[in-house]
Amino acid sequence: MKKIAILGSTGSIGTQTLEVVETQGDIVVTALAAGSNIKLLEEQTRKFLPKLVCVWEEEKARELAVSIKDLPVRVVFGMEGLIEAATEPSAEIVVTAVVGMIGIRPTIAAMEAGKDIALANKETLVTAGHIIMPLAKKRGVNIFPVDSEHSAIFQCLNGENKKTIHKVLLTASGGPFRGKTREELKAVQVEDALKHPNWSMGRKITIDSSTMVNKGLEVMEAKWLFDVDMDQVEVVVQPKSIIHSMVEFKDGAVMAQLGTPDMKLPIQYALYYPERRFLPGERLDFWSLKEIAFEKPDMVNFPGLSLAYQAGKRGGTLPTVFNAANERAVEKFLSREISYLSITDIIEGAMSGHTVKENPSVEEILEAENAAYEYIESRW
Ligand SMILES: NC(=O)C1=CN([C@@H]2O[C@H](COP(=O)(O)OP(=O)(O)OC[C@H]3O[C@@H](n4cnc5c(N)ncnc54)[C@H](OP(=O)(O)O)[C@@H]3O)[C@@H](O)[C@H]2O)C=CC1
Ligand SMILES: CC(=O)[C@@H](O)[C@H](O)COP(=O)(O)O
Ligand SMILES: [Mn+2]
Repeated sequence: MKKIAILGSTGSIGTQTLEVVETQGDIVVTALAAGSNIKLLEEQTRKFLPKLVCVWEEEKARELAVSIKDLPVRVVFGMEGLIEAATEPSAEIVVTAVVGMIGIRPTIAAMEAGKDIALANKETLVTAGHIIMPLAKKRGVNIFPVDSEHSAIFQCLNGENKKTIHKVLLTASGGPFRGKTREELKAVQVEDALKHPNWSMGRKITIDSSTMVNKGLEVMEAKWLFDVDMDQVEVVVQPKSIIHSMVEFKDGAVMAQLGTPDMKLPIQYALYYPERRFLPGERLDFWSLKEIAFEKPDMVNFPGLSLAYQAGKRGGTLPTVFNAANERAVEKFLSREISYLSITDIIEGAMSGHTVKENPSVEEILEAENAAYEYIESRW
C-alpha cells in the first residue's frame, strides 16, 4: 500500500486527491494539513484516519483536537506543524496542494526527508525552482507534476530524452475574458472573474487564469520542471482545454496529451506513475467536439503573461516579486479593495521598483516576498 501526505487537503486539489484515494482504495493517507476549514478536515480525518493532522491557525487546531479526541490522531499547527505533516515518517509521496508561497518550506522539508513530491503548488517552483530542482537531484526524489499542463508535458516526454525538446507548447484557455480589451475589463467584478470557462478550481488560481498570470506562472514552472529556456516555452490559446499541452521535438514531431478537463487524471498519474489505472468519468467525444481552435495569447490586454516572461528571464528574486505581488493583489481584489486591472498594475509596479538579488536563499526569497508586500501596503 502506497502512503501519502496531503498538504491542502480541504481545497480543490486536496479533495480531488482524496476522491482518487477513495476510488482506488489502495493508498494510505498518513497526514493531512489545511488552513482553517476544520469542519471538512474533521470529516476527512474520520474517514481516512491519518496519524497526524495540521491546522494553520493554533486556535482552530485546539478546537479540532477537542472534537476528534476519540481518535488516535495527533493535531499540530502553524509552520512547524505543516513541516511535521510534510515529513511524517511513513509517507512516501507528499501532495503539495496548499496555495501560495507558504508551500516552499514544507516542500523542501519533505524532499530533505527523502519523499517524492506530487506538485500542484506551482508558486513554490516559480519562486524557489533554483533550490528545489537541484535538491531533488541531490536527494534522489521525484517531482511528479500535478498541474494539468505540466502533467501533459510529462506524459508527452515519457520515454523521450528531455534534451531533444525543441519547444514546449503550453496550452491556455484564455480565461473568461478572452477577446476583451482593457477598456472592457475595467468594470470586471469578483463574480465575473471567478467564472472559469472549463475548470472548477480554488479562488486564487481562478483569478490567476482570468488575468493570464496563471499561464505566466506555468511558463516559469515548465522552465524548472523540464529544464528549458523561457523562450522555448510558447503559450498556445486553446479555449476548450482539451489539449492539455504539447511538446515539439527537434525532428519536428509534436506530441500532445488530450482529455476532458478533469484534474483527477493528473493527480492519479502523479500518485501511481508509471502505472496507468482506470479512471471513471467522462471521455473525449471527437464527434461532438468536431474541431479544436487555436489562438495566439493577447499579451497587450493581459500584461500578466509578458510580465511573467520578464520575471522568468531575469530570474533571481524577480519571479518571487512577480508572484508575491500577485498573491497580495489577488487577495485585495477578492476582498474588493482594488479593481480588477489593478492586479497587473501592482505586479508591474512591484517588479519595476525591485533590485534583483541573484540565486537567492530561502530567507532571501522570503525577504523579497515581504518587500513586495511592503511596497503594496505603501502604495495601494
Ligand atoms: N485547483 C486546480 O484545479 C489546480 C490547482 N493548482 C495549484 O494547486 C494549489 C492549490 O490550489 P487549489 O486546490 O485550487 O486551492 P484551494 O484554495 O482550493 O485550496 C487551498 C488549500 O490550501 C490550504 N491552505 C491555505 N493556506 C494554508 C496554510 N497556511 N497552511 C495549510 N494549508 C493552507 C487550504 O485550507 P483551508 O481551505 O482549510 O483554508 C486548502 O486546503 C495552488 O498552488 C494552485 O495554483 C494547479 C493546477 C490546477
Ligand atoms: C487545471 C489547471 O491546470 C489550471 O492551471 C488550468 O490550466 C487553468 O486554465 P487556464 O489558466 O489555461 O485558463
Ligand atoms: Mn494548469
